[in-house]
Amino acid sequence: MLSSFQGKLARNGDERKPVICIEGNIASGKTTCLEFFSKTSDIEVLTEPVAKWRNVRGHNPLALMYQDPQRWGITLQTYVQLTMLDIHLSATSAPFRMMERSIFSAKYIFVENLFKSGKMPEVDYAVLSEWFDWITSNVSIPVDLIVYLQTSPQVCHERLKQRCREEEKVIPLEYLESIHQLYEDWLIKRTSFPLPAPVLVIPADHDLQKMLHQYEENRDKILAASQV
Ligand SMILES: Nc1ncnc2c1ncn2[C@@H]1O[C@H](COP(=O)(O)OP(=O)(O)O)[C@@H](O)[C@H]1O
Ligand SMILES: Cc1cn([C@H]2C[C@H](O)[C@@H](COP(=O)(O)O)O2)c(=O)[nH]c1=O
Repeated sequence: MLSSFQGKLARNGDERKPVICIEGNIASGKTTCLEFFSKTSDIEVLTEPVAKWRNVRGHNPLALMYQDPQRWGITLQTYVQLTMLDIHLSATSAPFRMMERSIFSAKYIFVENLFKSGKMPEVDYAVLSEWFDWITSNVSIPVDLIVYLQTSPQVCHERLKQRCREEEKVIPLEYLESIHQLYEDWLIKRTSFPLPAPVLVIPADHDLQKMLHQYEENRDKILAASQV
């Protein structure tokens, strides 16, 4: 249920809890990072709803987008925007909430990539942008900290091949390079789009053991920095 808070629609009745978004390229290790933090009782972890993107009423918009982005990019991205908004607005019980990506990266990274690479018609980009602008102007979507898992596209390509998600078998290294560049422009150079929150960068090319060690080392910093 939504109510009005400071002129924007907001979730009704909930105490405001710190929100941490884990951002990074495809197969950078976001889910693995969330799995690590899910073992902590005071953090509620919300993974990306990829299962929904692979099956909406028997259709697979993720696969369709990779097969024909010109035709199906808007279909997938409209649904991603809706499902991300739904997660941002969902109720929280734990003191902290950690979510995989955000409505912001869906727009600033993936929609932008489709448009910039000439794979999304201008009219589709305009309609998605109108929706995004309306949502972010009228709905309260607080984010308190972005944790950026900074990887090289080559490492992500290796991990992606190892994960072997059927829809993603067509992804070339160049696609991951474009996504990487958009992330760097947004979160490191800060030249493309507004930041919804401060950014903590964690280098994430390392092996799993070192990554888990880094997460443990950064735990207190992450929770402290996200406190509103
Ligand atoms: N530090 C790491 N070193 C090697 N492989 C990793 C590492 N982190 C994750 N992986 C593996 O890489 C693949 C992608 O990781 P995942 O956490 O699913 O990434 P994301 O959620 O960012 O797409 C998975 O097969 C996972 O087991
Ligand atoms: C947010 C978002 C994601 N996608 C695609 C990119 C990947 O193929 C999957 C997500 O997988 P990851 O391992 O969690 O990175 O979904 C997309 O096409 N558009 C989007 O906005």
